[in-house]
Amino acid sequence: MRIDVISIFPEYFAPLDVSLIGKARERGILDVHLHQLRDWAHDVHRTVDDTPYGGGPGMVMKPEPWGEAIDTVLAAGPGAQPRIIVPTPSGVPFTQKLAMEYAREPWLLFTPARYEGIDSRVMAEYGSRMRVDEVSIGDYVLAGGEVAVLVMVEAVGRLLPGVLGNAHSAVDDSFAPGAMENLLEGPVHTKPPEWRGREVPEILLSGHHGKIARWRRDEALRRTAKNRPELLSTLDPESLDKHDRQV
Ligand SMILES: N#Cc1c(-c2ccc3ccn(Cc4ccc(CN5CCOCC5)cc4)c3c2)n[nH]c1N
Repeated sequence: MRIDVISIFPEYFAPLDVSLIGKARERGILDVHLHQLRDWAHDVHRTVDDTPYGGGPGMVMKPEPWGEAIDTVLAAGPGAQPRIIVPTPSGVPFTQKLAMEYAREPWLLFTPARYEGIDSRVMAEYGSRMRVDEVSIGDYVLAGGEVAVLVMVEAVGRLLPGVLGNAHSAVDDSFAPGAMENLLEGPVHTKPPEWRGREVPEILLSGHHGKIARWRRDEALRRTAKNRPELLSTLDPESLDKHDRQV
């Protein structure tokens, strides 16, 4: 997968050199290209913003630098068309389902903005000939889109074949389709068996895989009921057995 990111703060993406994503880049699973938007702002101050038409707070990002930058990236890309992803507080929710959809794309182009966002004519221009998604990572307000891109690249990157070790499969994630779909993970434990007088639940040391799986599902149901009760209504009633209903 190729990923291009256009931003006035490309240094924000240094975290993409480390850990999971960094290793995926070293192994050629991910090919990340960062671009400084100001390289396409040709005035002496390399201006990328201006006052909003119609008034209102803040500044709006000018269309010309974005248009030139996106055209350059498209021309230098691997051919075909990328999926353009625009982080914005006004976007559709970024979900595990959307991450899985993006993980199947050969080329993603992220356009994290600053100020009040990008002149809306830019995405109208590209939306006429390729997929442009306005996406939000949550119901809170950030100062720009860079952090959202880091979130999405990590959520998508970990789903790519070969990125997660064999020991862990994204199939077991919360919100991934399957038996534990839309249930939160329960508690996890490791050695030592006792720590500050707190013992690991006996069942986990029993070696009885069926009972362990039952215990884990019970704990997942309890945690979901406590922290995200609204998710319980999304569970397929068929997937809940008599025991589940007693938890
Ligand atoms: N993904 C994601 C995000 C973002 C996000 C993503 C991209 C950009 C680019 C600029 N910003 C700052 C910004 C803040 C608020 C507003 C709305 N304005 C309306 C008029 O009154 C003032 C406020 C606009 C722009 C961004 C924020 N925030 N939260 C998410 N989940």
